[in-house]
Amino acid sequence: MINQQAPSREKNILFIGFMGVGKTTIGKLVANKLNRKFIDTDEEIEKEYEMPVSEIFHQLGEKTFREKEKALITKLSEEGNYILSLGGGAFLQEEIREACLSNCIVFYIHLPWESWKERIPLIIDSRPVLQGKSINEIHELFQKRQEIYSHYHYRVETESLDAEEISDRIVALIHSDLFPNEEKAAKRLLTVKNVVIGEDIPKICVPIVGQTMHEIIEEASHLKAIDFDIVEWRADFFEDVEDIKKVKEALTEIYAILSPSPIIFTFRSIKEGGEKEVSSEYYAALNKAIIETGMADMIDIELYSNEEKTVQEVVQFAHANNVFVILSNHDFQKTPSKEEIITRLCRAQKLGADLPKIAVMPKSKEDVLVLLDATLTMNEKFADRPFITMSMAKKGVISRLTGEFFGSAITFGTAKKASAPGQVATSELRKILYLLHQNR
Ligand SMILES: Nc1ncnc2c1ncn2[C@@H]1O[C@H](COP(=O)(O)OP(=O)(O)OP(=O)(O)O)[C@@H](O)[C@H]1O
Ligand SMILES: O=C(O)C1=C[C@@H](O)[C@@H](O)[C@H](O)C1
Ligand SMILES: [Mg+2]
Repeated sequence: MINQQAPSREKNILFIGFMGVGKTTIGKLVANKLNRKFIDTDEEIEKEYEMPVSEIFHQLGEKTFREKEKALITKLSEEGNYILSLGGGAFLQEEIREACLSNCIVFYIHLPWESWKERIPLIIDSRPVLQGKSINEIHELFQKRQEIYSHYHYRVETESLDAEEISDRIVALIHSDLFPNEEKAAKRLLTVKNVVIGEDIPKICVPIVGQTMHEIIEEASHLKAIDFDIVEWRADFFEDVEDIKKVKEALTEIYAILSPSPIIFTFRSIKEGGEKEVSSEYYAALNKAIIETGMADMIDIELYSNEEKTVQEVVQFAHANNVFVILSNHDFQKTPSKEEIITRLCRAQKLGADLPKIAVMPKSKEDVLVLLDATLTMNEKFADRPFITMSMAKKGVISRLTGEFFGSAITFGTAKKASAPGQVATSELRKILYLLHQNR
C-alpha cells in the first residue's frame, strides 16, 4: 500500500455515484493512502441521529434526511483537505452539486448495471431507497440517476477492479500532472511574428495543399487576397516531398509570397490523415532541414506517430533555432474519452509543445460535446499555454467556430481546398468568429 504525505493541494476530494458502487469503501482507502481525514456523509448523519439511515427514513422521513444532508455537505465542501464520500442521492440536490463542483474535486465512481446488480444483496438492508422495489424499478432508478452524476471532474471506471486497485489508480491520478495544481502558472500567450495566439478571437490558419510547385505558388498567391492569420503548408501533398532540396525551394516560394504571415510547416502522415508515409529518420531529417531554413515559424510534429526520443530531439532542435512546435494528434476513427483527450494534450504540453493539438472524429453529436467538454476542462484546469482542438467532419463544425468560448486557440479554414474534413471557408469563418466574439 502506498503511504504518502498529504499533498499541498487543499481542495476536498469527493466521491459521487449510485448507491453501492463503492464510494465509502474507496474513499476510506484513498484517505488512508493520502493521510487525509475521511468523512462519509451518511455515517456523519447516522452519528448525529444515533440511528442507521434506513431508520432515519422510516422514523423521520426522507425530507429530514435530505435537509440534513444538504446542510452538512455544503458546509464540508467549503472546508479543506478532506476525502468525502457522499450518499448516493446527495447530488439530486442542486445546491449540493453546485457547492461540490465549485469547491471540491469531484470523482464519479461508475459501475455498469450488469455488475452493479450483483451487489444488491450486499446493500439492500441498509438502503431504504431500494427497499420494496422490483428489479425493474431499481434498474429504472439506476438509469434515471445517471443524469445527476454527469457533473464531475473525473470519471472512474470500476468494473472488474477490486477496491484496492481502484484506490491505487485514483491516488496515482492525484499525484500525476493531470491533477489540478493550485500553483499552476498563469496561461502564457504565444506571439508568432505579429500574431498573438491564445487571446480573444481564435486565429485562422489556412492550409496550402498544392501537389506541384506551380499549384503551391498559385495557392500562396491566391491567399494574399484572403483574410487569414497563419498559413500551414501541408508538405505531404507536395509531389517532391521526398526531396529535401525541392521542399526547401517550395518553402522559399511560399515565404517570398506570404511573409510576414506566420508559416507552419507540416508533414502529415497517412496514419494521421495525411497523404504520404516516410521513414521516421526522413521525417526527423526533413523537419530539421526546414527548421534550419529559418522560413518556417512553426513545425507540426505528430506526437503519437514517432518515438518519444525523436519528438524530444526535434522539439529541442526547433527551440534552439527559435521555431515553435505544435505537437499534434489526429484520431480519424473516433472521439476518445474526455480524460484521454486531456491526457494527450497534457503529454504534448509536458514534452515542450508550444501548441498542443488534437483533432478527433465524432460518430455522434455526443462525441462533439465530449471534445468541447475536454477543451473547456483543459483550458480551465490544465493548460498553461494555448492549445488547439477540433471535432472533424460536418458533425464537428461547431467546434471550429467556438474556440473562444471553450478554449481552442486556432481554427483551420479553407481558401481553395480543405486539408481535413469539416473545414469552413475562411471568409465565413471570420464573420462567425467575430459575431461570437462580440457576444461573448
Ligand atoms: N470494487 C469493489 N468490488 C467489489 N465489491 C465492492 C467494491 N467496492 C465496494 N464493494 C462492496 O459493495 C458494497 C457497497 O460499497 P459501499 O458501501 O462502499 O458503496 P457506496 O457507494 O458508499 O454506497 P452508498 O451510496 O449507499 O453509500 C460493500 O459491500 C462493499 O464491500
Ligand atoms: O441514493 C440514495 O438516495 C441514498 C443513498 C445512500 O447512500 C443514503 O444516503 C440513502 O440511503 C439515500
Ligand atoms: Mg457510502
